[in-house]
Amino acid sequence: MAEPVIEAKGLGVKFAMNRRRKRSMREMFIHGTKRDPNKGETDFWALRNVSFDVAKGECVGIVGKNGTGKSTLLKMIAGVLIPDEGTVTVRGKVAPLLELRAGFNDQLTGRENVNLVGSLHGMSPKTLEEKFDEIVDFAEIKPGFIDTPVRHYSSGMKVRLGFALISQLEHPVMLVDEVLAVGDKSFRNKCYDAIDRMLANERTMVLVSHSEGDLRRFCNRGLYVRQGELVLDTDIKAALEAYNADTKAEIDKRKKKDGKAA
Ligand SMILES: Nc1ncnc2c1ncn2[C@@H]1O[C@H](COP(=O)(O)OP(=O)(O)OP(=O)(O)O)[C@@H](O)[C@H]1O
Repeated sequence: MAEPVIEAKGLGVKFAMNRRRKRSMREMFIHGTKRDPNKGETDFWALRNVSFDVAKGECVGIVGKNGTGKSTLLKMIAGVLIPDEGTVTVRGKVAPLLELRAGFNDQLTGRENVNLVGSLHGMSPKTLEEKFDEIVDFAEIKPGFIDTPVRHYSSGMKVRLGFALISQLEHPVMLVDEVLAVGDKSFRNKCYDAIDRMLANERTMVLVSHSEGDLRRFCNRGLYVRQGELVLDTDIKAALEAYNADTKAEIDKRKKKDGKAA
């Protein structure tokens, strides 16, 4: 049997709730500048004990409430976040469409970003030159804007350019986080066609989305993540049904509580 393209074993990651909190001079004097006296007390596991395999050509949707660890899981697969427990093996290069903007730098122009991010993902100068007009066309960026710093772009423009660039990569694994929700309707249709083409090409995709339509359209499998735990690994229909049933139960419970309080 072929080896899985993505293999996650006992993945876990914890964060510190107060990571940004500044320490007082007194704390630094008592504990030194290196050791954080709050460490341990405020760490929480954003994800834990997550194991699954993804085979070549599968499209897996990750479903779950806000803040349950979906994006965190995608970041670990992408290799931008190192797990505190377990391992994730990805066989093949990854085209990541995470956090909406493909890692663009606001101070650089659209052209500079396309060239920089494209080359960071392994596109040669020749490929970038050949594909450049196609990328700008796909993203529907008006000619003057491509030489303007992306801080002046609308959020939709940034996402469109990011998608146009990353979708040119021929990497075997695609990670997509909520990108489809941002574009307008006509752009979304273009993205659907682009993703269909990529999936027809035996690529593997992991998609995080709150859109049931998008998940049902592309995914054959669903992982349901609840409070940092992988509670179901099944077909996408069953994963969505379980998630919807939990959501309904939660809403009913809240209504009942509100009714009692009134
Ligand atoms: N860098 C970080 N530092 C501290 N906490 C973090 C960090 N990144 C994520 N978290 C926390 O980890 C948990 C999971 O976040 P994550 O973004 O993975 O959720 P999500 O399921 O993708 O949510 P959403 O549907 O809202 O996008 C949340 O409680 C979040 O606040």
